[in-house]
Amino acid sequence: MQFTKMQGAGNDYVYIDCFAQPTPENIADLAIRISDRHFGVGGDGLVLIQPSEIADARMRMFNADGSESEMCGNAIRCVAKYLYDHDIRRTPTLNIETGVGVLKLDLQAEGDRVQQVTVNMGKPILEAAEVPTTILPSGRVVDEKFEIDGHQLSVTCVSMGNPHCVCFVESATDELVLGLGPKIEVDPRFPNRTNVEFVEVISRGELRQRTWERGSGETWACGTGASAVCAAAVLSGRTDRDVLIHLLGGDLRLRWDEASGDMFKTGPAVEVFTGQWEG
Ligand SMILES: N[C@@H](CCC[C@H](N)C(=O)O)C(=O)O
Repeated sequence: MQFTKMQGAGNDYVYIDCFAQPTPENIADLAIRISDRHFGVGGDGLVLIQPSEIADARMRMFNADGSESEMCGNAIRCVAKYLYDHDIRRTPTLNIETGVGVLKLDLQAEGDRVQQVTVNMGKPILEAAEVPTTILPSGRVVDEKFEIDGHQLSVTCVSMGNPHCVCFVESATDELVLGLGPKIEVDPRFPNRTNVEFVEVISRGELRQRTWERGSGETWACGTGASAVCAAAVLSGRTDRDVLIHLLGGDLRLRWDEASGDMFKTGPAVEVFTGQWEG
């Protein structure tokens, strides 16, 4: 099976082109084996690029533990680049089907290769009834007190189709990200588990984010996470609607449009190498 390794702001996945070959079987097991950084290709998970009946292509995304997520904000930019660069769909605007519906992407190419992609990530979901958390039975979970392991956090819960728990902190230390992140991920107050963002505010237009991802551990960037962070920062009055977010693997630009309520995310997409999986 042919694969392509791609990364967006350092969030790296193994991509399988299912236009050119059949969709693999036992995908959860394949995701675990192929993502292994010692015995596999290595990556934060596995992404399938499939034909779609309602869009230019369909994306399915599996975490490194084999669980499937509804959406991946960094992977979808890479899928768009793959479709364009590999001549599957060579148009500057693409529609891609995901677990949260069809999303629209604008591609910025230099020469014949896409460098940056803007994604309309849709509307952040904020009402507790629709966000998978039991912290509040109704209303919005914005800066709610959250006690865990002797730490007092204040958390904002946002769904971008997948769940995020955003914690604004003085300093996003290893103790918080690697120590508390995995505990918050599986805390019973998040019935579907959760992705966890630790965020430092630099100014009203600039943030620094580290993410503990559901099913993959700490990653170098999370695009749905950055979208949730922008929504949480605006809702809690910490920033304006247009922010630059610094992540471990690069920067993402987020804009939460006031008129439409849609979240727009711009960032890089890079092809790293291709290979043949024998496993
Ligand atoms: N890195 C991703 C999110 C991947 C899925 C996530 N771990 C989940 O289980 O929801 C992104 O860029 O959005």
